[in-house]
Amino acid sequence: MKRLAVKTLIEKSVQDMPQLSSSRKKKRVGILGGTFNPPHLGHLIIAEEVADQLGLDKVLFIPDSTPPHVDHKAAASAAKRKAMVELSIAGNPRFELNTCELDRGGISYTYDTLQELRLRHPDWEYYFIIGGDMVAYLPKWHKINELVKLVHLVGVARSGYPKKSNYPILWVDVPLIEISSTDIRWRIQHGCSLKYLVLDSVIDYIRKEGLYRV
Ligand SMILES: Nc1ncnc2c1ncn2[C@@H]1O[C@H](COP(=O)(O)OP(=O)(O)OP(=O)(O)O)[C@@H](O)[C@H]1O
Ligand SMILES: O=C(O)c1ccc[n+]([C@@H]2O[C@H](COP(=O)([O-])O)[C@@H](O)[C@H]2O)c1
Repeated sequence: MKRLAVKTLIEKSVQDMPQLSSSRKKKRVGILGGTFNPPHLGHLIIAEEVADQLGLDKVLFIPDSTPPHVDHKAAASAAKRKAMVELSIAGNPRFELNTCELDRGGISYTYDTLQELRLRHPDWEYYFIIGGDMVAYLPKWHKINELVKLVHLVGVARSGYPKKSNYPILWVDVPLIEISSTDIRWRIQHGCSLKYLVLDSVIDYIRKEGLYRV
């Protein structure tokens, strides 16, 4: 979708959700929540592209504590995932680490995170970025019907997943990026290169800490 079409869509989506203010003075804040196990260039590219196309003031990277509906056993520790996110976003003034889910602990429901953020920053307008693989699970999300009143859901296509949902999703056109944390972990276990898939600083960190070797 071209930039102008996205702009029109977003203004319409704001009008359709009166509970979200349409004031242009509000800060537009993107959120990329994830396990980041590990963070890869796919995360950075989609966050930058969405920020650019939607004119976001910043994007919060929010590593989860315990992700809902996912087997977390193979995950690096919270401290290490946080450290890798910090390395990944370093140098991008629009990107910010937010540790509210790690600080809260327990299962990281997005609804709870949005309630917390809105309490702290009632004047921000929130855009929650999700990859196409997550969209099919939205009906199972905690308090999803209330959540969609608090945020704009921004969808980014992921290969093999349809761009379809009964929920209001603003699809942003980003080049399909076939990088996943699952593939990165597989590569580490099979001695394959991570170059151009993960930032060099994160590759160094993974090596230094001996992460994801079985
Ligand atoms: N290459 C990608 N293209 C589009 N969206 C992505 C991509 N990689 C991750 N995302 C999205 O970023 C968010 C956080 O992703 P997450 O940290 O779970 O990474 P992942 O690569 O999906 O991990 P895993 O392979 O372990 O499931 C999710 O909404 C996910 O759909
Ligand atoms: O709130 C929920 O019920 C919910 C269910 C599944 C995923 N999420 C959030 O969606 C984001 C991406 O999830 P994941 O599993 O791909 O890392 C992350 O921030 C999760 O907390 C949230």
